[in-house]
Amino acid sequence: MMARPIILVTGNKNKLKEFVQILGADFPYKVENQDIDLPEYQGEPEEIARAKCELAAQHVKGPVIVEDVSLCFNALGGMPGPYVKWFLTKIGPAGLHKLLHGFEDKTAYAQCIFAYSSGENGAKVHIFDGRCPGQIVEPRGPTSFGWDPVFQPDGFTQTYAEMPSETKNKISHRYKAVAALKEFLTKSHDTL
Ligand SMILES: O=c1nc[nH]c2c1ncn2[C@H]1C[C@H](O)[C@@H](COP(=O)(O)OP(=O)(O)OP(=O)(O)O)O1
Ligand SMILES: [Mg+2]
Repeated sequence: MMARPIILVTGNKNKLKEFVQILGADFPYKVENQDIDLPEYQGEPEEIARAKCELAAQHVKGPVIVEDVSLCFNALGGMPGPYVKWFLTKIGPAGLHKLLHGFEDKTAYAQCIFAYSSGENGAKVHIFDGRCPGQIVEPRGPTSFGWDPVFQPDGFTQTYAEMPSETKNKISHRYKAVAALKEFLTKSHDTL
């Protein structure tokens, strides 16, 4: 077991809860949470996650994971994308659905990017990208987590908000990204 825990830097308790559930008990590192409010630059989702991870590593001075989530509407060339947090704050889930009022194409994808750094000087930032395709629908289900009520993943008749968390956590953008991150860190654990 690595001497230091990996610090997941996020201020979002729902993200943290899903991360812990998805990661499961068989992960070889200890993960702890720190709520540091890091600035998020504009740009492509991967670059935002990379910059956020470098800032987190400077703060923590050790191994860090950050997560950046985008909700990308195909009719809008991928917007709101990484800016969905601010759209949600201003217009809510119903407003997100209304954005597509004039468009026939309601398809979208949810994207979760994890970025990991060992925190050592000049360490490479490793990126893990998980996506889930779906549709933007009128809000249905509990409003406890972000845009969950307006996202209906392909192959399901329920929105993320309506389905049990175990179901979401088996198919979601976050599930796919955590699986890739877990595989990478579990493999590298054997060589550390
Ligand atoms: O599975 C999800 N289902 C529904 N909504 C979600 C999900 N995952 C993130 N979200 C929301 C949170 C925030 O409004 C935006 C992403 O912004 P994002 O910067 O990644 O999250 P955040 O600022 O809340 O936490 P952090 O401290 O990790 O940056 O989408
Ligand atoms: Mg954020």
